[in-house]
Amino acid sequence: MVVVREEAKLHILLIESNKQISKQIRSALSISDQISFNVESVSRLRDGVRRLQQNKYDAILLDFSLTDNKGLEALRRVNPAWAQTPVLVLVGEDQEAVAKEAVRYGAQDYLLPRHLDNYSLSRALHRAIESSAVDLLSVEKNRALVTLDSIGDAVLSSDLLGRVTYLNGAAEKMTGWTRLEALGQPLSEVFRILDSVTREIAPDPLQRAIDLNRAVGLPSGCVLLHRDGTERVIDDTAAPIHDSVGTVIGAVIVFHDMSEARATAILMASSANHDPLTKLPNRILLSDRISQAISISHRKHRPFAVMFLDLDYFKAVNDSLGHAIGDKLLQAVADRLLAGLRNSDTVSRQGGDEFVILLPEIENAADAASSAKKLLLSIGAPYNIDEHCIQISGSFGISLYPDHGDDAETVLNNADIAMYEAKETGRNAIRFFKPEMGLKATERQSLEVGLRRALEQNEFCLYYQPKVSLALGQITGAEALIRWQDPMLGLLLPAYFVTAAESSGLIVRIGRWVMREACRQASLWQTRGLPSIKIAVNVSAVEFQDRHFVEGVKNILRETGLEPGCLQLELTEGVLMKDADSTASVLRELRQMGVQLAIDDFGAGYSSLSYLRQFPIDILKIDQSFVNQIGGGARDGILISAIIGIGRNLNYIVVAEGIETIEQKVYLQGQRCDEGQGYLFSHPLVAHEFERLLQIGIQNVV
Ligand SMILES: Nc1nc2c(ncn2[C@@H]2O[C@H](COP(=O)(O)O[C@H]3[C@@H](O)[C@H](n4cnc5c(=O)[nH]c(N)nc54)O[C@@H]3COP(=O)(O)O)[C@@H](O)[C@H]2O)c(=O)[nH]1
Repeated sequence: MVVVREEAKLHILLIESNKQISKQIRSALSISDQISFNVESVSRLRDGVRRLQQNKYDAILLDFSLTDNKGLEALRRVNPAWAQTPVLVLVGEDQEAVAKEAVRYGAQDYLLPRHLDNYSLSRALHRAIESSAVDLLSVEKNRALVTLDSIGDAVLSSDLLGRVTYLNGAAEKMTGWTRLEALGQPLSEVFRILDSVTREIAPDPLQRAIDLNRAVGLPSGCVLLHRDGTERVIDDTAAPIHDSVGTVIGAVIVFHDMSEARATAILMASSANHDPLTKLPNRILLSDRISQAISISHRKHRPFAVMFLDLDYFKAVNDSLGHAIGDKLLQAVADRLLAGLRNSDTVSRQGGDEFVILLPEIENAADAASSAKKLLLSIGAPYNIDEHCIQISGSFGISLYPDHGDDAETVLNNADIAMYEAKETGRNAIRFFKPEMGLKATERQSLEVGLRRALEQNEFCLYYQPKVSLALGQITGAEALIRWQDPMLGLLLPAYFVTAAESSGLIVRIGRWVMREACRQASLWQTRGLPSIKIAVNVSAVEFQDRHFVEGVKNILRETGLEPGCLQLELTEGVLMKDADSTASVLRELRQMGVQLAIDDFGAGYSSLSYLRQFPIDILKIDQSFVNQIGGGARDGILISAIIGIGRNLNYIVVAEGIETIEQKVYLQGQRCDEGQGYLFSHPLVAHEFERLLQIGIQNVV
């Protein structure tokens, strides 16, 4: 209940055009009983408006003849301050109906001429001011409640006895108590907070705010217990509530749910240290763990191992089956690695298909070797990913602290170098770091730099070695063989650089160059009217597995104008065996284009003719090691004869490689081998020499 202060002087604005009435009112209000009135009067509405803009009044007495109902409403809208100042309209005795209408349009009350005595006037003004103040308070309260219910923060208040006096919608949600249930309940029941670490009840912030008579915060890491038992991390501020004379009568607490923000903060901290795909520690966290392992190793005088693992031919999986499958494979490998190690070990992903494993609790090198062997076995078992059954191996490089480095970076680097060695010596292998490997790594790096430069500076060239029909002695084709004309080292053979080109991935660009150049040259020979021959190009596994390989072949044929039937691609058995399903489909695509396909170095690898039958092969090139055996003794040609026989039965064109002697050639002719290639006929030649050979043909030896 709002009470108009008795001793107060109330400021009244009188807007009255009738001087008589104005005088009557002023004199009626000048009689001061308990309340005194200070009346300012104006006779015109616009003067009244001006006064209202300048001063604040407790009430307005308004001659209704100066306005009308709508005018009254408009006046109140023009100045919002008026909306809070009660207006009493002054009307004639016969205007009561109009006056009631004015009340509907916002006047607080109306006065008839007979009400203009001291008693009636002051009573009417008193009532109007009081009820306007009550209205105002209720509007304010309503506004506050609506606001409190629509904000995201939870608000809860209690009295001095610690009983709940209010909670808003957000507080209802966070505590699980409805307002009706909570009002009057002990605060400790409704607002239950624990220290998240000690799990002890946290001090009541409202009581503290009351005791200290100031705003207080909650200790960090507090959790609010919901009625259903769930917990929320909260952050809050409590403040005392005072009455009109400043006495503390309770406290209010404002709190909000920090769980999401906390989870985000944890996630951000974790993602800075973890690989998003496998959730394994990343290189930052690994380096931290290696540093820790170094301290422990010092204290305990014990070594530790860092093992660098690179998956073999992972790129092929990615390229042939797509990145989504590749990602799943990496996740599955990560799971197997974790399953095969102790909790104290760290498995981290460095990126791509590289993992690093830290074994901090080993006694010696043999412990690390046996862990690596176990992991190789585990990751080598088949994976069923979507509809694919995938098999993969890995190459491990191991370095030991302190033998192979005295800081985190060196130990890690040396494990990487050892891993390279494992790759070079056949993959699916384990190698411990040796100091001489460091030298090799440096050489490899400079070789890679050289290869990049060679590509840019056009230092590669092609040599051509003829393939000859053993029956007719005619040149049927040429194998394009790459050479590197290094400005410092001279002419370099592929054995010097192809492996490095493969492991660095540069072979894809180099292979593309070889194919374009070989096709361009063959097409040129054709346009010059030279005998039509097939051009054979070697394709390495890395090139073949590139997802753009077929498209690249197509483009080159289109660019150079060479008939697809004039191009032969030589692939080793190893390339074909990698992923039989996708290999077969790529080969079919090439075959449909009209390109011929040859198995190179047959016999040097898996040598499974029945397996190879699933591929659309045209040519079988027998490895030179079989040809070498011809002429040594009675049984020496048996193997090659068998291969030729089977190849012929499967309708392959059989080519023998590395023919160096007449004897070998004669033997192969006797076995009805279709074609031969070797120094006996010609060494690989540069383009213009080969062109000459094409013109004159192979002499004497055939
Ligand atoms: N991915 C690519 N690989 C290529 C490319 N060019 C070559 N190569 C690969 O390098 C291997 C070695 O090639 P190279 O040193 O050129 O040796 C070839 C011949 O010179 C050699 N040869 C030929 N006849 C004889 C012989 O009578 N005796 C003998 N000792 N060697 C001989 O054999 C090599 C050709 O063999 P093949 O390819 O199996 O037909 C080479 O094997 C390729 O794999 C390239 O552009 N890309």
